[in-house]
Amino acid sequence: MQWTLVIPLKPLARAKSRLADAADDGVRPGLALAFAQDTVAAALATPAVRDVAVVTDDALAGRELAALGARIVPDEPGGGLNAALAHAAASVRAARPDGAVAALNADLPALRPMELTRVLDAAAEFPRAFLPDAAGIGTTLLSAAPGRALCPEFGPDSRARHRASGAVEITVAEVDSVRQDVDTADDLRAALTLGVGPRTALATRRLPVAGQ
Ligand SMILES: Nc1nc2c(ncn2[C@@H]2O[C@H](COP(=O)(O)OP(=O)(O)OP(=O)(O)O)[C@@H](O)[C@H]2O)c(=O)[nH]1
Ligand SMILES: C=C(OP(=O)(O)O)C(=O)O
Repeated sequence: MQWTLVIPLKPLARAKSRLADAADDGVRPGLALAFAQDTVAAALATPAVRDVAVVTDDALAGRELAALGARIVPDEPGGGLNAALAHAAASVRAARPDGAVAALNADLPALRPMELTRVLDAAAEFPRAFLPDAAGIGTTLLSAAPGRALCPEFGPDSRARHRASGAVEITVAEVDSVRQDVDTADDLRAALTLGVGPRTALATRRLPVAGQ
């Protein structure tokens, strides 16, 4: 099965507020962009991924991610994360009604194509499926098979909410890089231990959290 991934990204100036103790206001927008660039690059390098649509209103991020090969969908609803994802999924389905779609977080800087392949192969078995984040509370990927609506319920306790919505939890092993989203300094340390992509490595090299 070939997938279209939908990746949401809020304006960089407001992104990653929970990283404030690891990176100051002047640094966080660049970090959020680097995470998104490494996420999009790894997604586009995954054979099961046909294309990537990033839903964002950030002009700089839009230019940089389009340069990597992503399609940019304006965040027209302006109604928060789930509205943005539903809008982008509808735009994808308008172009390809029979396509498989998955929402993927933009903050997976350690993402590895082989591991994303394993998750998408597992997701392909179900009408809707999701992968819990490394903390076990949230979600990093939510999939919808052809003909199924995405019905995203990201946000606080999204693992429980996606399960309650009828999506099947993906339990495949050795997919840490797909689960390791970066919200806090501890998350960033964990991602650096897994091994991050080149833009995040560069953007974090002078941060105390990187141990330098
Ligand atoms: N397009 C779009 N993306 C969003 C919106 N809200 C959040 N996102 C993205 O959804 C993912 C999870 O968002 P959050 O956890 O709310 O925000 P964050 O920037 O990752 O972190 P915090 O500021 O610490 O909450 C990130 O990739 C965000 O950039 C929105 O309103 N529109
Ligand atoms: C929005 C979510 O991600 P984050 O952990 O980045 O808040 C989520 O897990 O549903």
